[in-house]
Amino acid sequence: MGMRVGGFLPSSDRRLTVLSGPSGVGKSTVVAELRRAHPAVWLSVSVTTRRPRPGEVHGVHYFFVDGEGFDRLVERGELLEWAEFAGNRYGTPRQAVLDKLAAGVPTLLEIDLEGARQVRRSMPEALLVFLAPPSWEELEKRLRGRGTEPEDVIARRLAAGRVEMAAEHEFDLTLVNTDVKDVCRRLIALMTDPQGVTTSTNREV
Ligand SMILES: Nc1nc2c(ncn2[C@@H]2O[C@H](COP(=O)(O)OP(=O)(O)O)[C@@H](O)[C@H]2O)c(=O)[nH]1
Ligand SMILES: Nc1ncnc2c1ncn2[C@@H]1O[C@H](COP(=O)(O)OP(=O)(O)O)[C@@H](O)[C@H]1O
Repeated sequence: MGMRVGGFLPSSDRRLTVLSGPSGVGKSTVVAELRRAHPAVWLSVSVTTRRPRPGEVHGVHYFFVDGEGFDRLVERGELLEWAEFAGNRYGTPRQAVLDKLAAGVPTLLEIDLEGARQVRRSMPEALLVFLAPPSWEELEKRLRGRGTEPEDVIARRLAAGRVEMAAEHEFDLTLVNTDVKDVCRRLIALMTDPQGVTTSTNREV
């Protein structure tokens, strides 16, 4: 993969954007802020076998299914990509994404590293954005501070986080999540203004 410098892709091809990063970095927070402040961007709703957290709504944050339901989607080829993460499976419903892209709607997938790699292979024109924490210590603090997982699950997510952090160079660019609104502004600029990519380096602070 490696870094790609923009400027040689038609703008419509950039409308699919992938946001990945270690657990606890703030992906869900960024997505919630986009949903609130930038309704013109369509956020893909993933399917997962994970149990809902308090406040998570079926069809809004995820489609919550059991293992058999997930198997069926895989067998029917209805997922654009899917991966196992910390003991649960997650996938992107294919048709909804293709419909939005066909309609020219800027589309964002918030998915894990394995999923990002699959999208890179199947849709090489997608823009892959890595969300990084200001520091490793801050990442641990955010993950523990969220208080939604027991310590063994946190440990699994931190282990996965180390792997994700080591893959940052596979992404087209990095946004450091110091300020959520600032990250959203930059993301929107990238998704709606193709020139934004040509002027971005693969590390933005
Ligand atoms: N491959 C893939 N990963 C996903 C999908 N949806 C969510 N994820 C990722 O699964 C991981 C765990 O998500 P989640 O359980 O919601 O925890 P959180 O990201 O720590 O809040 C995160 O890295 C998500 O980006 C999907 O459709 N496909
Ligand atoms: N820029 C930020 N500064 C401080 N705390 C943040 C920031 N972004 C997110 N958080 C907090 O960090 C924790 C993890 O964020 P979350 O969005 O759940 O991460 P992810 O979806 O990447 O696992 C939450 O408690 C959230 O409120």
